[in-house]
Amino acid sequence: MDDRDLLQVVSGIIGKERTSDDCCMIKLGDENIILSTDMLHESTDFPKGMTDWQIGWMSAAVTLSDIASCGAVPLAVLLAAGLDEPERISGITLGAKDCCERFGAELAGGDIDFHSELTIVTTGIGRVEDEYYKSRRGAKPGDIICVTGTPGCAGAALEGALRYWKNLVEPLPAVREGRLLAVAGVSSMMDVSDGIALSLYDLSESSGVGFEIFPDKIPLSSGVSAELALHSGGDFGLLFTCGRDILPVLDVDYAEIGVVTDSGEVLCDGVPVEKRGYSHSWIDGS
Ligand SMILES: Nc1ncnc2c1ncn2[C@@H]1O[C@H](COP(=O)(O)OP(=O)(O)OP(=O)(O)O)[C@@H](O)[C@H]1O
Ligand SMILES: Cc1ncc(C[n+]2csc(CCOP(=O)(O)O)c2C)c(N)n1
Ligand SMILES: [Mg+2]
Ligand SMILES: [Mg+2]
Ligand SMILES: [Mg+2]
Repeated sequence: MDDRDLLQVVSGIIGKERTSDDCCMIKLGDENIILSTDMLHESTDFPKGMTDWQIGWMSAAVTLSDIASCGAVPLAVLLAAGLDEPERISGITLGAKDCCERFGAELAGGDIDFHSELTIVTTGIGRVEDEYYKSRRGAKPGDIICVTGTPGCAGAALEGALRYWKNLVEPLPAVREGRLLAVAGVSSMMDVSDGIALSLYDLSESSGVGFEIFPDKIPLSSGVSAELALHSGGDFGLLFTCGRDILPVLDVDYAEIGVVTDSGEVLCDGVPVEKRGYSHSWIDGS
């Protein structure tokens, strides 16, 4: 059993429309408030060798990434720290503050508690006009599907590729790109925090479409395999669909990796893509 299975339970209680996007959207007149929260903890999210500053940076970045994927402008981040050691709070707070400032947000609040394992929850708040709000729900057959960033680099670092260590521990949320893509009129968008494959399945389910991915078109950095690009997480690029008419989008680096189909399947070279990526699991029955 993994977190996606458990999300089905939540979805049965609060509604599918509340669990099928990167963020929650609340309408306020002709503007929208965008909210997202993420929990990270030492054993699964903070690889050995990260500094406390990097832990703070990563915690803010993962949440700013979700805000960016809706086409929103980030406003503020709240950080709740469950600390195993009290002296870690300064490095973590400085890292989160630097990340927020770099991407135009304010580290504006949070909470502090004791916890046996360092656990950080970040909550992001952003705003977006009606016309630019993007969700996982707008992909249409005939659109093309594209990805920004360098998929697989964070995964390569986890396997020991030291040149990609910064990609893993100081991820850069695509805040500028998300906004430019939203204004350009993409049809759907999400971040690829859990890897391209799982993200394609999420997008497929939310939009009720399928994808045909062309493996040769997946952008691979030197030494990064297609396996890592598809199935490892932590890269925080954006996956988006659009009509060809809006391309190119100026000042955004993206790669066209396939087409949207009406089949409901996620295929790569005609074969179903394995539904595997970064997820949290529980042993069945426990
Ligand atoms: N326990 C929960 N209760 C209510 N809503 C939840 C819960 N867990 C997740 N959600 C909502 O479900 C949606 C999908 O969550 P998910 O964690 O898969 O997205 P994400 O944050 O983009 O991914 P990641 O966790 O990889 O950052 C989000 O809108 C999220 O707010
Ligand atoms: C061991 C290890 N594997 C991967 C990563 C990269 N990473 C950081 S946050 C995140 C997804 C969002 O988390 P969540 O789904 O819990 O919200 C991922 C995949 C890491 N830092 N450490
Ligand atoms: Mg996301
Ligand atoms: Mg998230
Ligand atoms: Mg999440």
